[in-house]
Amino acid sequence: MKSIEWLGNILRILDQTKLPRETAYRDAKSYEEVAEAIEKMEVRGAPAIGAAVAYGYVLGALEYNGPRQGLTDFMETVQGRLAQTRPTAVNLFWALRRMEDRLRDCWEIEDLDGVRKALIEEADRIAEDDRRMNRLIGELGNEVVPEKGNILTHCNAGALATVEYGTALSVIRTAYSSGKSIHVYADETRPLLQGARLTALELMNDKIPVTLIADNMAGSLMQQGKVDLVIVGADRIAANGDTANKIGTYSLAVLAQAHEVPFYVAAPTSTIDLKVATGQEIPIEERPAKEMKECFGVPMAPEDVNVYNPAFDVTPAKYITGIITEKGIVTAPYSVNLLKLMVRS
Ligand SMILES: CSC[C@@H](O)[C@@H](O)C(=O)COP(=O)(O)O
Repeated sequence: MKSIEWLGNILRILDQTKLPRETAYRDAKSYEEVAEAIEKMEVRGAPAIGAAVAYGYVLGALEYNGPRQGLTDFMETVQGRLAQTRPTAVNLFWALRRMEDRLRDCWEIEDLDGVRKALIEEADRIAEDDRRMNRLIGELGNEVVPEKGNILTHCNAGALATVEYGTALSVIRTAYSSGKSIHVYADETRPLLQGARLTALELMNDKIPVTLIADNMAGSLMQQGKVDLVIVGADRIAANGDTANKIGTYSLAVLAQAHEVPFYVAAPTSTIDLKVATGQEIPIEERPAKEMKECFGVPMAPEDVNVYNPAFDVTPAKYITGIITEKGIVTAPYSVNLLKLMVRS
C-alpha cells in the first residue's frame, strides 16, 4: 500500500478516505487535483503531504505552456495554492521550500524541459529522503521498545502517512521484526478514524498483533497497567519541543505521565520547525463541522448543533519522554538539544 506513486507525468494517490472498504486511486494530472486530494485528506499524514506537494509542484511545471521567463511567476501561483491546503503539517512548507530553491537554482537552464527534469529529480529526492529517514527512525527507535509489552498509538503514523514505512509505525515494525513480543493498542481516532481504518489495517497486513480501542479507553487501560509505551507521530515540533499532532494526543500524553508510561514522538527532522519558538505559535487547522456531525455521510448529531473541530492539538514538551528522529533520540532540554540536532549533519 503506497500512499503516493509518481508515474512520470501523473501522481497516483491512494484515496485513504475509502480505506479499508475499498482500494481506490486518484490519478492526479494537475496541481489543483493534488491540492484537492490533500484538502479532502485522500492523502494525509505530514510526511506524505510533503512528498505529495513536491509532485504537485512538478505537475504545475508540466502544465505550464508559456515562455521560459514566465515560469517563475506561474510557479508562485502553484506554490500559493498548494500552501493553502493544510496549515499545520510543516513538512508541506518544508517540501515547497525545497522545490522553490531548486527552481531558483535552475536560472541558467533555458529550456523548460530541462527545468522540469530538475524539479522531478528534487521531488524524487524528497520522497527518497522520507523513506531513508523513516527506516532510520525505526532502527533508532527500537531502543525504547521493551522486549515484551503493549504499545499504544494514536491516529496513523504509518506507511500511509509517509512515503513508506511510517514514523511511529516504523518503530513498531522494526521492534516486531527484531523479534520483540509486542502488541499494539490503536486508538480509533475520532472524528475521521485514521486509527481504526488505517493503523489497524496496516498492522494487520503486517501480522503485528493489534487491538482497536475507542479514544476514551486509553486512560482505563493505563490504569490497569496495560500500556507500557506510547508512540505517536507529529505534524510540527516547535523549537522548545512542544508538538502538534492529531487531536487527542495531548490527553494521551497527560494520561501517560499520570501513569508513569513513557511517551515518545517519532518524526523526521523535516517535521521540526525551529522558526516556531513554542507550540502556541503553531497554526492549528479547523476542519468542517460536517466531519463531526456525520460519520461517513450518516448524520450523528442534530443538524444545527455548534461544532468545534480542530484537527490537531499541542502537547507541551514537558510531557514528552523523547523525540525519535533519523539523527537520534532527543530528550529534554529540548530547546538546546533540538537545535544541536538540527545543526548536526
Ligand atoms: C507520520 S504522520 C504524523 C502525523 O501527521 C499524524 O500523526 C497525524 O496527526 C495525521 O493527521 P491527519 O489529519 O490524518 O493528516
